[in-house]
Amino acid sequence: MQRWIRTRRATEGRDYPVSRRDWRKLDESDVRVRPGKGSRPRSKRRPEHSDAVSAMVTGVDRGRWTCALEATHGREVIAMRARELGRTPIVVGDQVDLVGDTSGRPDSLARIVRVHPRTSVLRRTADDDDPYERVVVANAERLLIVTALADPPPRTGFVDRCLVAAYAGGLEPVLCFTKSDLADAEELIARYAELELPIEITRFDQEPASLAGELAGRVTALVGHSGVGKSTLVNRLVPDAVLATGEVSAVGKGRHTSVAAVALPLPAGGWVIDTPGIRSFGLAHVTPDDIVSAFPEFAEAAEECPSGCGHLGEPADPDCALDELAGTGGATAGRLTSLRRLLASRAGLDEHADR
Ligand SMILES: Nc1nc2c(ncn2[C@@H]2O[C@H](COP(=O)(O)OP(=O)(O)OP(=O)(O)O)[C@@H](O)[C@H]2O)c(=O)[nH]1
Ligand SMILES: [Zn+2]
Repeated sequence: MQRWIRTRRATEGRDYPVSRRDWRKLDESDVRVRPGKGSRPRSKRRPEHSDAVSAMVTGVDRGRWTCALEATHGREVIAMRARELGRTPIVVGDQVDLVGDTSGRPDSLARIVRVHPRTSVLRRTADDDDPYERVVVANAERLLIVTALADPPPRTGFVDRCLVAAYAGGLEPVLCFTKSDLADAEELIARYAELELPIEITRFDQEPASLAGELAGRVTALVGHSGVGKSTLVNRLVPDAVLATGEVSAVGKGRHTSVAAVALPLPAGGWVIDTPGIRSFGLAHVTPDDIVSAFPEFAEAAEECPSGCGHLGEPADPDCALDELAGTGGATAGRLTSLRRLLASRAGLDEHADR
């Protein structure tokens, strides 16, 4: 497919990750179909589909993809995967091109004929020993990591693993501490201060206005352990969530909920992508350098490290170059401590590797 279709973004040769909003500005005229050259015979098996329309995948269920048409934010169309795509994985958040019956009428079925290159990927391995990784959500700009301040107590091990998955996949992490009516947030805020990321505090008896502002106009994936109040939050942010998702998501119905992610449109624009099935994050696919590259001040220094350095410092990596950089103390030293906590979390070395 890549040989035939070039998007404007691809031809600009921009660096990963690309802002999702740039992507949303594209319309059909941006998808250029390269004219066939005499030397390259056109294949009947690769139709160009110049009449295709753009959509975002909002749900997946047994070989059928629910897609929201770009042109009419909201109109949902059920689609199958065109034969020519073979077994190309298509997940929630993927930008796709559709042909066929895109009316969205009951019993209509469109065909997904193209999947655009992804700007971010939320990946997980079922377990740290499991070599098989899967993309759970594509193209989310942000990962909202939801954890309760009490009942259940914060699981910092889980939060750290989510942070690793975000940094490794090109998503900007945002922390959301719920149930602030039950406990103080100061200690937890302090633990993550050096990471310099947005932190939202919520409680169910107050409007999550600040959080809603943070999410508006963006595509945000949500992860959180059972009981942290994620469903409560989603229902607040997307008042008609149940209506919009029907039986596919059944937000927060516990263990039997489908593991698939589902994208819900926010009233102020943008999407939240709930991931009801994710209760853990295997990180077998993440390398130490994936994590370090999310910390610009350390990424360059890490190139001086011995090959295979895990950047953990003494005793595992005594020759790690990052120690020298942070040796002067101050903010850099604090950031290195945070970075190393994440590296340890990936390596399964943290005390509470609480998944
Ligand atoms: N005190 C307090 N309780 C809350 C708050 N938010 C949610 N809860 C309660 O916490 C429990 C779990 O909330 P849910 O929204 O179902 O949590 P969840 O994370 O979706 O959990 P699952 O449904 O298991 O996925 C419910 O009894 C809620 O009423 C809050 O801000 N404060
Ligand atoms: Zn190192």
